[in-house]
Amino acid sequence: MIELSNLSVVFGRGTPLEKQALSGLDLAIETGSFVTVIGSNGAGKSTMLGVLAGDVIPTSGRVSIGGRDVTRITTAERAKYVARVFQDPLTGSCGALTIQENLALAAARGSRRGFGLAIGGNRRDEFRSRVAELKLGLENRMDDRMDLLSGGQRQALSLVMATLAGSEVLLLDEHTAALDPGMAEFVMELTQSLVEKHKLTTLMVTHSMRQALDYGTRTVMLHGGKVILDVVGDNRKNLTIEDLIEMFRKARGGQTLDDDALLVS
Ligand SMILES: Nc1ncnc2c1ncn2[C@@H]1O[C@H](COP(=O)(O)OP(=O)(O)OP(=O)(O)O)[C@@H](O)[C@H]1O
Repeated sequence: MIELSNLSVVFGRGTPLEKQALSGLDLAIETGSFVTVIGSNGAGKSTMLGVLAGDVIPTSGRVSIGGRDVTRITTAERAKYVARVFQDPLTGSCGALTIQENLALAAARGSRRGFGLAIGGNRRDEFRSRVAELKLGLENRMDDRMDLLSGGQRQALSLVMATLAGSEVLLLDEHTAALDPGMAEFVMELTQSLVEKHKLTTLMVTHSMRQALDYGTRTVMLHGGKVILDVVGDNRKNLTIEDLIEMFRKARGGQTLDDDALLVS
């Protein structure tokens, strides 16, 4: 279980640029569930993922993962529980290192075992076979630098990397938004299969309402740094994008969604 309790985040406190990004956000997520997260620009989605990953320390509130209070533990320590894939394919991997080296770094994440141990020995074969499962032919390019690859190839590898250190939680921050539609679909199918195979508790931020309803088991909508909609089970099964827009409107007391805030496709 992941529990975010009464979380508040204020950036630039006491300055003219002070911004309250989260405002007493509460969210409890069952272990193994796949939650899609939507909301307009500035709703607090990335900040919420940042708090879970340890990149953002909340101003107040509590974060627990599997019963452990992780509110104050560092990103590095938290890395053994939480993996994150970003929108920009360049963010999650190092372009100057080879595929093999990137995988070794990912496998050593959050562990006291060194990079050297991960890069040598029998993990090489394991990495190669994990990359071969992508069916992109990258297993024959293990010594190629990462920056020679396309955005989609890098994002597919980032997902494999996210599963190498045994993290229980996967955070996806618009991880298909920068890809062409074909590659985005490939990466989403890969996401689905890795989440199932590794039984990951997953939060996926997306601007696509279609994606939010097609994947996962629960959809939450954020607005003003809080959860304003939470749909799961039978209520979600037959939900259309139009229903979601109407639910947003009602939750906001009649306020409509900006046309460009969320993609209806
Ligand atoms: N490091 C920061 N310093 C100051 N303000 C920030 C910082 N990070 C986020 N914010 C502000 O906090 C608010 C919430 O931002 P956040 O990125 O969490 O929203 P979001 O829902 O992910 O938006 P988007 O869909 O546009 O990515 C925004 O007003 C943003 O400008």
